[in-house]
Amino acid sequence: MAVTVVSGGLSVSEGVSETLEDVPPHVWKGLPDDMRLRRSAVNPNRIGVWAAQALPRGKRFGPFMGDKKKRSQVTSNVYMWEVYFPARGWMCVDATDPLKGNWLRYVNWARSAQEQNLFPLEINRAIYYKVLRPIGPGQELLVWYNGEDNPEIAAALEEERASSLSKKNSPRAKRARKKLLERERLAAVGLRGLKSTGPDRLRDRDMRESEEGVCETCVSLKA
Ligand SMILES: C[S@+](CC[C@H](N)C(=O)[O-])C[C@H]1O[C@@H](n2cnc3c(N)ncnc32)[C@H](O)[C@@H]1O
Repeated sequence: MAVTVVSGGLSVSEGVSETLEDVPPHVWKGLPDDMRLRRSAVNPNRIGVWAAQALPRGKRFGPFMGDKKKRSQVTSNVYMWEVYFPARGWMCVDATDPLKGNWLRYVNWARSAQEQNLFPLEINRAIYYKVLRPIGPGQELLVWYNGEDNPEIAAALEEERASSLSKKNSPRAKRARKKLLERERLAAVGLRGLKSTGPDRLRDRDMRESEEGVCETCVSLKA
């Protein structure tokens, strides 16, 4: 693989063959046990991700890691996802530099809806890949989006929404919400003589995180 230095990082030149030797150690380390990296069948210049075991429909992987950049800073869209942040607008998670990405960077684009077996979804402004139809051992993982007009994807997104909603209404989420509200109420009326200590603050943060995690599942990608 030929590499060009881009703002201190490595960038794969398009059209140049990537080899297994180019895969950084952290990617090998993070690769799940049931996955293999080897030459892609859909793009001979690329490495692809292959299932070593059956992967059931609905299994989710991620998040897709990369450099967070503005669109204007991205030089190639092959390894980037755009995500909308209400306060900042569209931002990109760019894994062009292999050192910045994780193993999901090596999942290639399906050439047709028929060979697509993963679809991307956005949860709390991070991109995950979810298994659209069961993947057998020895099959290459291939992602594609074609929006909610595909009935299979529409059904999978609906399932994701329903599961997020049921997590939001789970006893655990309700307890966390109740505790957080109580804490905030006490703080507001000045009944807490002491300032939050480190662990206290961490607990508050944990509650907020679990709130965000269960409350806000967004599955919108640009059509
Ligand atoms: C990371 S994905 C492709 C993955 C695969 N590794 C590949 O190289 O073929 C990049 C593609 O998704 C498109 N894309 C990025 N953000 C998107 C979004 N929010 N909605 C829909 N498509 C998006 C990009 O334009 C680009 O074509």
